Parts: sequence; structure tokens; C-alpha cells
Amino acid sequence: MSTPRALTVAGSDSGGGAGIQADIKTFQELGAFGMSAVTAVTVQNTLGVQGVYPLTAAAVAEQMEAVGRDLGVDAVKTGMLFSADIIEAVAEKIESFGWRSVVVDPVMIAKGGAELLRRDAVEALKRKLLPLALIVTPNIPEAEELAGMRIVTMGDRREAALRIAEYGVNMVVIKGGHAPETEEAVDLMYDGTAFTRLAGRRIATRHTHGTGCTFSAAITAELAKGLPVPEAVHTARLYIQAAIEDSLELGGGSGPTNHWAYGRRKESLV
Ligand SMILES: Nc1ncnc2c1ncn2[C@@H]1O[C@H](COP(=O)(O)OP(=O)(O)O)[C@@H](O)[C@H]1O
Ligand SMILES: Cc1ncc(COP(=O)(O)O)c(N)n1
Repeated sequence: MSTPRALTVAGSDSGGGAGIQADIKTFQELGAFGMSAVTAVTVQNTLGVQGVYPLTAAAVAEQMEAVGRDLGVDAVKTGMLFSADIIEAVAEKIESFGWRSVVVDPVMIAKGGAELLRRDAVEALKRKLLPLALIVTPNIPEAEELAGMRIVTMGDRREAALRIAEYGVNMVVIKGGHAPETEEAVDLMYDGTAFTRLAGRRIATRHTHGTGCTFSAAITAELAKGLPVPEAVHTARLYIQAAIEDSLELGGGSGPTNHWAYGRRKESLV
């Protein structure tokens, strides 16, 4: 069997819980070979983002070209893209390589409030990148921005998913981590015709740094292995649930999730 190859185009998180670091750990745990094109270096720990140093769009495009041309890519995800220039360069490379298994995590604002996507880049994300995405995974504030509406109820979420799908993306998953406190964390998936509710037990914890990155990376790893999107999303939901439940309790703020948890649980069942 050939080795599944997954590429992340995202920012570096020095704290290791989100961004490129979360993605590569997740790829590895789920059995995909991980590669990266770094868009920006962030100075970050569990207490927040203390600095953002973006790379040029050319540097991002060259990294994608280097891995695409030589190692090959079965699935790609995007995370923090920071500027319209970088988004345009990334979209251009995805198109020129003809990559189809494309997961767009439309990272905008870090949990502590730092801007990871410039406000003037949102339009480029909608017009250039979403039409190339197989699946887009906004959290509620990101879905509000993309759909141009407030989201309070599940009905609002369904309406937002319909609006986001109009940009030409096949599947939309609006994640529920930011929804008001309930017993369950519920993600809503829209596949162009039907809605599916993906629910898990909501864990009372502050250690949710990088949950969105980890969830979208798990989807990407499964797509790289050739799984269909609904199955990839289902596995990603189990992966992030385990990673949040078996918290590592690291750092003085919002700590990382446990990228080993899913694999260790599976091993203990064998
Ligand atoms: N406290 C929690 N308990 C269980 N699952 C959670 C919790 N917080 C987030 N999740 C799950 O983690 C994933 C990422 O969600 P979310 O936090 O909304 O994304 P982001 O990190 O992009 O803001 C989703 O599948 C969501 O349901
Ligand atoms: C480099 C980088 N990329 C993304 C996030 C978002 O993290 P989260 O998944 O917690 O919203 C982050 N904090 N840093």
C-alpha cells in the first residue's frame, strides 16, 4: 500500500498545541505522512499569542511547490493564512496541482483574541479559496463572518451553512465548541443536501487550545488515506473528543489537547 501523504499550509505555534505542530502530530497519529508549508511564525504559549511574523506569499508558494512536485500530496489542509496575498498564492498552487482533497479551516482569531487573518483578507478567503475546498470547518464566529449573519440557534447554523456552501464548497461543518454551555458539543455538517448532527459529551475544561486545528488535521489525514468525507469527519470527531478528554494539563493558560489519546485508547482495546 502506498503511504498516505498529508500537507498542512498553516502558521507555526511555538507552544505546540495549534497550527503546524498540532497538524503534524495528528497526521502522524492517524497514519499519514505529514508535510508543511509555513505561512507565519507565531510566538505563542498557553497564555496567548505574543508575536506574529508572516512569511512572504512567494515563500509559502515555494514550499507547496517543493513538496507537491517531489513527494506528492494526497490531501491538503489550510489553517492560519494571515493575508490576502498568501491566500491567493495558496489557491493558485492548489489549482495548478489539481488537488481535490482540500480541507479549509478558516482560522481568523486565536482563542485569546489575536488576529491570525487580516480583516482585509476575508474576501479573498471567500472568493479564492472556498471554491477549491472539499470541506470547510468554521467555528461559530468564523461561520458568522463567512455567512454575514449572527448565529444563535441551530436554525441559524443551518442557514449559515447554506450561505457558506454558495461559495462553491462541497461540505460545511460548523463546529460547536463556542456554542453556549450545554451537556453536548455539537458540530453541524451540511453535505449539499442534508444536515447531520455530530454530538459528543462537552468536557468542562480550559485546555482547548488547538482543537479546531486538530479536528481539521484529523479530517485531512483520513482523506489522505482515501476515506470518504463523512467517515473522515466521524473519525476526526472521535479523535478530538479523546484529545480533549485526556487533557495534558500543560501551561498556565489554555493548554493543548492530547494528540496521543485516540491512538492509546485504540491500542488498549486490542
Ligand atoms: N469543551 C469541549 N468538549 C468537547 N468537544 C469540544 C469542546 N470544545 C470544542 N470541542 C470540539 O472540538 C472541535 C473544535 O471546535 P471549536 O472549539 O468550535 O473550534 P475552534 O478551535 O476552531 O474554535 C469541534 O469538534 C468541537 O465540537
Ligand atoms: C498558528 C496558529 N494557528 C491556529 C490557531 C488557532 O487555534 P484554535 O484551534 O485553538 O482556534 C492558533 N492559535 N495558532
